[in-house]
Amino acid sequence: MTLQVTEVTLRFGGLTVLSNVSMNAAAGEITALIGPNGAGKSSLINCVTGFYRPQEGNISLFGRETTGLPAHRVAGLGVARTFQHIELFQGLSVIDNLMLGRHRHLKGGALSNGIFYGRSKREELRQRAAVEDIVDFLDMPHIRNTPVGLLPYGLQKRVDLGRALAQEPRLLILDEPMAGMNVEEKEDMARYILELRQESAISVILIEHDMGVVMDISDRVSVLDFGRFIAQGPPEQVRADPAVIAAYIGAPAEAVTGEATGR
Ligand SMILES: Nc1ncnc2c1ncn2[C@@H]1O[C@H](COP(=O)(O)OP(=O)(O)OP(=O)(O)O)[C@@H](O)[C@H]1O
Repeated sequence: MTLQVTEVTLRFGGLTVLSNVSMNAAAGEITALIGPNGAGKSSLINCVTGFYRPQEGNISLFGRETTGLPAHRVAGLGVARTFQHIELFQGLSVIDNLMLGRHRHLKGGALSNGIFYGRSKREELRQRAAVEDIVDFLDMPHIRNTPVGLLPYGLQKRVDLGRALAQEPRLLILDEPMAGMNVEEKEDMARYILELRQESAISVILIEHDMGVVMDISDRVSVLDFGRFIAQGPPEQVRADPAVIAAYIGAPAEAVTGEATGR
């Protein structure tokens, strides 16, 4: 099992944000994490990635207990994420942003690289080749040298996916990867996520408000509401769950049935 969350409770002062939640994400699958605004999705991800420490419960990644491990140690185990708000170096090119994403894979410090110049040159070429593969995979050769800040928003989200992939994660957490995208950009993003699952052993956790996309591409869906899981299972089962439909009352009916593409 890639991720196992067991009976996690998270409080901020008197506010209980997560209440005794348990969920799994299986290796090589796309697990969607959905729920109304404020349900606790980001908080749960912050617990998994080591940004928050839950007061109760356990978290394990790749079969290893990680509860309370700091964020950089969790990342070092092979967990990468994209953020709701893009966190890229706007003045740097696409390639350079992806190269920075690979820092975990760089061997040797500045001193040893200075002494062993040939070795460090070979190492850089190896890193560049890995980044070029990602640029090709995400159909970005034409923008490889463009400063990220000059790119339209949808392409910046794609670069952000590339930055996360450059870390060669075993678990990739995507926080609203399609927010603010048009239909065509969403279709492209969905295709990349599906291809990742087909072509690599990577596990994906997808937080996304677009129910059409979620129901289309996920293997399993977990639904949070007010800090509790109200349903977990395959998309077709979750979509028909009365508790899920009730939680989404106020949203358009098709938001749960999976026919909508807008938020
Ligand atoms: N650091 C914090 N301090 C205090 N309260 C917090 C903190 N982080 C999250 N919360 C609260 O936890 C609750 C859940 O928020 P969270 O961002 O996890 O929900 P969400 O499901 O990700 O929502 P959205 O879909 O809007 O991103 C909210 O009431 C939020 O105000």
